[in-house]
Amino acid sequence: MKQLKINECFLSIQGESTFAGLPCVFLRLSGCPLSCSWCDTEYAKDEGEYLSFDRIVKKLLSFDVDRIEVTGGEPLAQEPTLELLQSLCDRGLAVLLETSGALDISQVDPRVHVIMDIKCPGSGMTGRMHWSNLKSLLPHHEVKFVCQDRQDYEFARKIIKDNDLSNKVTVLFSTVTGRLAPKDLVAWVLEDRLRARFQLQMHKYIWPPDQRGV
Ligand SMILES: C[S@@+](CC[C@H](N)C(=O)[O-])C[C@H]1O[C@@H](n2cnc3c(N)ncnc32)[C@H](O)[C@@H]1O
Ligand SMILES: Nc1nc2[nH]cc(C(=O)O)c2c(=O)[nH]1
Ligand code: SF4
Ligand SMILES: [Mg+2]
Repeated sequence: MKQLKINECFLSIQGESTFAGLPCVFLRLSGCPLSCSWCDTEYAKDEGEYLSFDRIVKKLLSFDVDRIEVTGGEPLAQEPTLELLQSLCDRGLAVLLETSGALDISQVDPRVHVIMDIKCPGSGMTGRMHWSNLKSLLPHHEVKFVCQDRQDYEFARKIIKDNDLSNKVTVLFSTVTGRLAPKDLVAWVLEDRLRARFQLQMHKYIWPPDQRGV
């Protein structure tokens, strides 16, 4: 029986990406092989329970919302995730996948809206990037740079330029909450006339930033 280790499942508004502000059901998978210095979901590393696909799908559908984000933890670290994503697409749902960039995305169903981090130096995880993912990106995918300082920003700017990312996908810039002033990152993006979308984690402004399940 196919199963996945699940940390939490809840209804909220999407706080990030081009889908920000829209109702969305979140499925947070347990476990992550990375350890970003600023990770806000460390609780998802170990905590969780194994649920069958049937129970997961039943739970997701019970919210009666046709947009689902699969996140984590690192969702692609569990092999059955690929099949779950496909079956959610087959049901006609809009499926978003939030992934670190460290695992291969080439086998993800092309209907999925992949939102892929490119880990900047401040995360400590740049060396873990699966760089050939850049070749697997589709026009409806989004890449996200989460920056904690100027060094991270300059790294992101170089990756965007060297790979012509703004012409291929939506490029998102985000601050590490509490580590970089949003106005500084916005000023840099504007100064360089980058074709990128600035975002904040909206849910951390609506609810206390450390609240789970929102
Ligand atoms: C918790 S991760 C889960 C998905 C996947 N492991 C990843 O890193 O993309 C979801 C998103 O939250 C972002 N994130 C985690 N901690 C953050 C923080 N302290 N400030 C801003 N964004 C953060 C990550 O960079 C990622 O884009
Ligand atoms: N509301 C809300 N939006 C989100 N977008 C991405 C999230 C994540 O943790 O991956 C997230 C989250 O945890 N909550
Ligand atoms: S990859 Fe995602 S879940 Fe894993 S440590 Fe980094 S931010 Fe946290
Ligand atoms: Mg989050």
